[in-house]
Amino acid sequence: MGSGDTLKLPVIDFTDLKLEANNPNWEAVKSQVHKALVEYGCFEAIFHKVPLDLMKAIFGALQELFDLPLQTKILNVSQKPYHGYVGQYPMVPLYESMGIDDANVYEKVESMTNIMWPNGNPSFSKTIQSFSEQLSELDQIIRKMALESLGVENYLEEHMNSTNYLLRVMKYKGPQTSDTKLGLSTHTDKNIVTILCQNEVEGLEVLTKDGKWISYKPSSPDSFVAMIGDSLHAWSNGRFHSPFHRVMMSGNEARYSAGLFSVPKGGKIIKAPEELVDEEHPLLFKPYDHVEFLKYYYTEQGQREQFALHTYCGV
Ligand SMILES: O=C(O)CCC(=O)C(=O)O
Ligand SMILES: [Fe+2]
Repeated sequence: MGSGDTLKLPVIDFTDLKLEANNPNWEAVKSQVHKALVEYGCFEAIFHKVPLDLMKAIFGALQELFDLPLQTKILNVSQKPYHGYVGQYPMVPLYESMGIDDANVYEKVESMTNIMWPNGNPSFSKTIQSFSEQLSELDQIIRKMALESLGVENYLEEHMNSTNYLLRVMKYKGPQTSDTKLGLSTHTDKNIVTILCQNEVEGLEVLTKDGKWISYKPSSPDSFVAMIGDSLHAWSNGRFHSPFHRVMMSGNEARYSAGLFSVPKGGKIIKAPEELVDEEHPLLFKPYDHVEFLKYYYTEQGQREQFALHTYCGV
C-alpha cells in the first residue's frame, strides 16, 4: 500500500446550493454525493459560504490556542471521551487536539474560551462560532442529499435533531525531517459526517475500498473534505462507506486543521430505518447508543480492534 500520487478524491462543487432554497443543480449534485459516499465515503467539497478572511482567522485562532501553555490546554476536559484536550501520546508525538462542544452556539464556545483565557477572548469565540455555524450548512446539505438519495428523507427531521456539532481543532508539529512521519494513526471517524479543512500544510490520506492511499490536495482555497463516520455507515445499513484515514507529516512547518463533526447526542439510539433493511441488505448492526459505543472504543480492547463497531454491535 504505497501512497498514490495519481489517485484523487472526487470533487463536488456546492456553489450556490443552499439548504432552504431550490436550486436546479440540487439533483445533479445529490447524485454525485451519493456516488462518492458509496464508493469512497469521502469527497472534496467546494463551498464558498465560509469567507476567506474567516478561514484565515480560524488558523490564526488555532495558533493562538495551541501556543497556550500545556497546563492551560489540559484544563479543557470533557465528560465525553475524546472531546477535551488530547495530546502528548507516545504513538503520535506530533499530534495534539482540542474539542469544542456545540461550537455553533456562542455561549458554549465562550465557556470553553474563558477556561483558556480567564480574562476572556471574545474574538476567539466569535471566530470559532461563526466558522462552525457557516460550515454546519454544508453538513446539513450533505446529510439532506444523503438521505434523499436513499429514499428515506422522511427521517430527515429526526436525523438532524439527533445530533450536535463538535469542532475539533488539531495541530501537528512539523517532524523537522523530509522523512514521512505518522501524524495521526489510521482510523475511521465514529460520528455522522466530518468536514475538514487545513492550513497550507498537507498530510491527510484516505484509504480506498481496494486498499490504496489517496493523498488529499485541495484544488481550491474554498475546499473542504467531507467524510462519513461509522454512525452514518451503520444508520445507512452499510450503504455509505466510512473510510480509514490518517495524517502523515514531513518537513518543518506545523499543520493546523479543523474538523466539524456532527455527533449523535447521548441517549440517541442509532438504528437503520426499516426501509434500508431487506433480504438483499440484511441488518449489519444492532441498534446502539453512540456514547456507550465511544466508551467501549476508548477502552484498551476497543483501541486494539480494527472494526470496533463490528465487535461492539455487529450482527
Ligand atoms: O487533521 C486532519 O486532517 C484529520 C483529522 C482526523 O482525521 C480526525 O480528527 O478524526
Ligand atoms: Fe478522522
